[in-house]
Amino acid sequence: MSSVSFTLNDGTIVPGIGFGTGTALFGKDCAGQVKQAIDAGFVHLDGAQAYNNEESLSEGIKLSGKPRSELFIVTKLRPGALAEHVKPAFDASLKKLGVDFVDLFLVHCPIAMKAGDPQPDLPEVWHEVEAIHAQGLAKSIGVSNFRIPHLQAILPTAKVIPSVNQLEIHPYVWKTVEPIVKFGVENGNITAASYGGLTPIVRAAGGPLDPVLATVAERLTKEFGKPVSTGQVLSKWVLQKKIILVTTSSKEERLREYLQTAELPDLTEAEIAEIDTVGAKLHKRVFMKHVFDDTDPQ
Ligand SMILES: NC(=O)C1=CN([C@@H]2O[C@H](COP(=O)(O)OP(=O)(O)OC[C@H]3O[C@@H](n4cnc5c(N)ncnc54)[C@H](O)[C@@H]3O)[C@@H](O)[C@H]2O)C=CC1
Ligand SMILES: O=CCc1c[nH]c2ccccc12
Repeated sequence: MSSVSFTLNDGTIVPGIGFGTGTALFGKDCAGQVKQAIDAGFVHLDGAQAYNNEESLSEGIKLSGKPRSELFIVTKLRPGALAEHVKPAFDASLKKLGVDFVDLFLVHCPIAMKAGDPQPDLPEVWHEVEAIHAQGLAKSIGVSNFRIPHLQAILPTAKVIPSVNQLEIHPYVWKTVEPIVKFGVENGNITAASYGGLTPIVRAAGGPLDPVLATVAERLTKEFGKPVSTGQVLSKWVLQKKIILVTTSSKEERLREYLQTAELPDLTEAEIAEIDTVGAKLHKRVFMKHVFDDTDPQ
């Protein structure tokens, strides 16, 4: 089990490293991989209506034999859903997931995926999500891919402040995402969650961070007495910023490596600062470009 956890603004304790069922598992039967992740020690499972695999997420949980009470199950409202869609879509998720509540329900995306589609009214959507929370059907509620204006749209009328904002977070977007994370912390202690955290080694290898990550991994390897990978350095970078890490893998060895991150010695402040500074030399966003690219530097 991941030994790192975070306390949300509603008092809920979240296992700090989550297993995701999107990206590579999008639209696929994820039962076997969910079981493998739970067997490896994951208890935080990140799903979404858009991933079109909530039934198999449920199947994986059943196969694992892990009691519901030991799991932290997340799902997300499908992008583009309007206020009137929230409750029926949420009820469908509960049914597919085979549970009577989720631990965290996120609004996946603040705007429609395609230009020309009707735009959700964010305060109205949020009120519907709050109603689900009030009924105890989602223990915590939050958002994903919300920039500052999207948070500003819902906060004035919110009865419940979002507990989480799940965002693409790694050093190659940190310069543009840090203000959103900071705004969340300062406006209701909204905890950030990172997806795409391994981008510098998985999707942007050859970038300016490569030698920095290698040097830090080498230092940690010596201190830890066992091999520490550059992926673990990135995961540690996320967790030390008090950000939840959502990652994924089909490989059992990598799953164990992710969870082991929590036990590694800390990066020094100087190492974190160097990763921030060198990371700022390259801008590489992979996901949700339609929400973010209008403000990002090129
Ligand atoms: N809210 C949102 O809009 C989004 C949420 N997500 C969530 O986050 C989860 C994780 O997303 P990712 O971005 O895929 O996570 P990630 O950036 O941690 O990448 C995971 C991938 O990296 C590979 N990998 C790990 N170490 C490696 C190494 N040393 N060399 C080569 N490959 C390596 C893994 O096998 C896996 O395919 C998703 O499954 C989903 O649940 C993902 C994207 C958007
Ligand atoms: O959650 C992010 C990744 C993702 C994969 N497929 C879809 C479909 C719609 C929104 C997001 C995603």
